[in-house]
Amino acid sequence: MKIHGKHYRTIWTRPDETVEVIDQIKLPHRFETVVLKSAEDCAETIRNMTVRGAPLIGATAAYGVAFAMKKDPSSKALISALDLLGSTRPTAVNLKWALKRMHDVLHAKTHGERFAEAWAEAAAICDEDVEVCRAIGANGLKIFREAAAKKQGTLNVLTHCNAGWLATVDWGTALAPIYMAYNEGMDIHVWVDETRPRNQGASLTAYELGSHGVPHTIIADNAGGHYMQHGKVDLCIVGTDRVTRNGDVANKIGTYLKALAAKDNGVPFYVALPGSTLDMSLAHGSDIPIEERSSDELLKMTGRLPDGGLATVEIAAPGSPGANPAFDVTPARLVTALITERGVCEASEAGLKGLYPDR
Ligand SMILES: CSC[C@@H](O)[C@@H](O)C(=O)COP(=O)(O)O
Repeated sequence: MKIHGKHYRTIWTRPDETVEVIDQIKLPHRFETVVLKSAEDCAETIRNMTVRGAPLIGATAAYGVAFAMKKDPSSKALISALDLLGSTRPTAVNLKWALKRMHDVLHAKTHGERFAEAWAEAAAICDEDVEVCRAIGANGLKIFREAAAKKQGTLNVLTHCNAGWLATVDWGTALAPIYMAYNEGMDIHVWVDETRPRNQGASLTAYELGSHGVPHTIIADNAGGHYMQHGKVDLCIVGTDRVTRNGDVANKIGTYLKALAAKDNGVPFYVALPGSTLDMSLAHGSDIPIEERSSDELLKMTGRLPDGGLATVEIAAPGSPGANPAFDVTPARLVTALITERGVCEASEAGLKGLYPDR
């Protein structure tokens, strides 16, 4: 997508065989990039959320494996890189998916072949992610068109967290249909949940939509139900970090509450995902490991000062402890449909098997 008129992916290679990523901790205040040169760089970048979003975490980890193979192409080094990168964030299954794919390609290769093969495979993961997200967008667009045809005026869409191009390599998952609808001239407006505690909605989704010109309004996380009750939300669409065999959906904390409010108000609730987010090995969402992050993310906030500088301030009662689960699970029964690169299906084992008989 474009920033200041220039097309960017979220991750790209440089001629000196390093990798550059957009620093998502600095957004929306500053557009800066970070150069990654090692598996350790990639692991830290994922852990501290310089890059985040399920598909982008997987893509970054793939380059981490490639860096490890450049330094030491032994099988021992391969296993230790997979362990290092695999331990960074537990919930998004795209990380495990990408690391397994790297392992499957590399384990039978000679030491001399490993770096080149790893670099090419990481690039393939990135290129495929772009096409997969484009296909998710096209499949979601059909749903948006149907919804728009049923009403007069603006189509109001609510989204939670950031499942846009910043969370993927390009396009995004939940935001891809929004971009496509906007690009074809649809009268569309997006309610952007701020997404406490890290504010991925207010910081990243709003930044993306604003850069592209898509009309949007940031709302407090607690406001979505109110707008649904007042007929101001035509559909919800979110991304996901892991979908289990029965169609349960892990996504950013607060997604579940939006799905409950949507059900109560008869608002369709869609989840957009690439096949790399599917975990058919788990029967239920309750089996998904939920990342617990530092309570500092909840008890402090970083923002822009009037002079443009950044400052972190404490916002809670001094001494009060905080708890910070980063994701929750939305049961399949609250999901209207899953939107994938292969089409749209019911959030159920039968629905998923219909689209992914190979999984
Ligand atoms: C296409 S991204 C889908 C999800 O990864 C996204 O909704 C999300 O929850 C991101 O969480 P984050 O903690 O910012 O990595």
